[in-house]
Amino acid sequence: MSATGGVAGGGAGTGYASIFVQEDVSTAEVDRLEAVHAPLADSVRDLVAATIQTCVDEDEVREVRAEVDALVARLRARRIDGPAGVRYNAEGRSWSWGNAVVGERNAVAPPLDVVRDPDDLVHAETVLGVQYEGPPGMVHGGVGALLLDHVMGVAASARKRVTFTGTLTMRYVRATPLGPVRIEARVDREEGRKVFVVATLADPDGVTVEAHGVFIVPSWAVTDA
Ligand SMILES: CCCCCCCC(=O)SCCNC(=O)CCNC(=O)[C@H](O)C(C)(C)COP(=O)(O)OP(=O)(O)OC[C@H]1O[C@@H](n2cnc3c(N)ncnc32)[C@H](O)[C@@H]1OP(=O)(O)O
Repeated sequence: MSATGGVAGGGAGTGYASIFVQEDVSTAEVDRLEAVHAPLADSVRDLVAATIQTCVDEDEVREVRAEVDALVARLRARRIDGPAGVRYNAEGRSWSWGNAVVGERNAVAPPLDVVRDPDDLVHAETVLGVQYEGPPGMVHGGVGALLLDHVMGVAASARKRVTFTGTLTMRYVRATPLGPVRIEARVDREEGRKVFVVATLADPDGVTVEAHGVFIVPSWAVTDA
């Protein structure tokens, strides 16, 4: 789902109407809040990796678990009811703090900083750690698809239009080792409401996954403008 720069609502029956929410908050305040919360997500990422890799003794594991449970209770003392959704302000700034790929507050997200070049090539780089393992020492195929889907969605969503993933096709050329990866995506062509996107996932030695996708501007998002 894409909502770059503020897209009003979803159509009746889409289930998205309550997800795209306009907030009366300045961009400076959004940036300030992100600067407070993003480091927490970073620390939780470290916690996830440490949970996988730790070799401390069993009593220590039980004690750490109790401390983590206490921290969870502190954070839940005041919280929103459901997902973070996609929010935007009058200045056109949007934020999706829970997004599985780029959510500033989401420790599950790698995270990914997605960049659009002036020529509309969209790219992102990140380092995939032990949390993203599939085959031994290799990136899980679904994780590669997750990252590709998001970056391709950004490519398809140029000029602030909404697009949703319709069909994604992956060709896993060779296994992707855990470590640094780069994703690149660009629009190949458009037919009506269908945006065809091509993309690659690469490690430092070259392309490991090739992807093709059809992203759709949903009928409810079509305007006459
Ligand atoms: C900036 C952040 C980027 C984030 C990127 C993340 C991407 C995501 O994860 S999005 C979430 C995953 N995707 C979804 O949940 C989508 C679920 N599906 C839907 O909402 C709808 O089926 C949707 C929007 C894809 C199409 O609905 P609708 O607008 O009614 O399409 P419809 O009118 O039937 O068809 C329009 C055209 O698209 C084609 N089409 C429809 N569905 C698909 C599909 N799944 N695959 C390929 N083509 C399709 C139709 O054949 C038709 O083509 P033509 O114009 O040639 O006849």
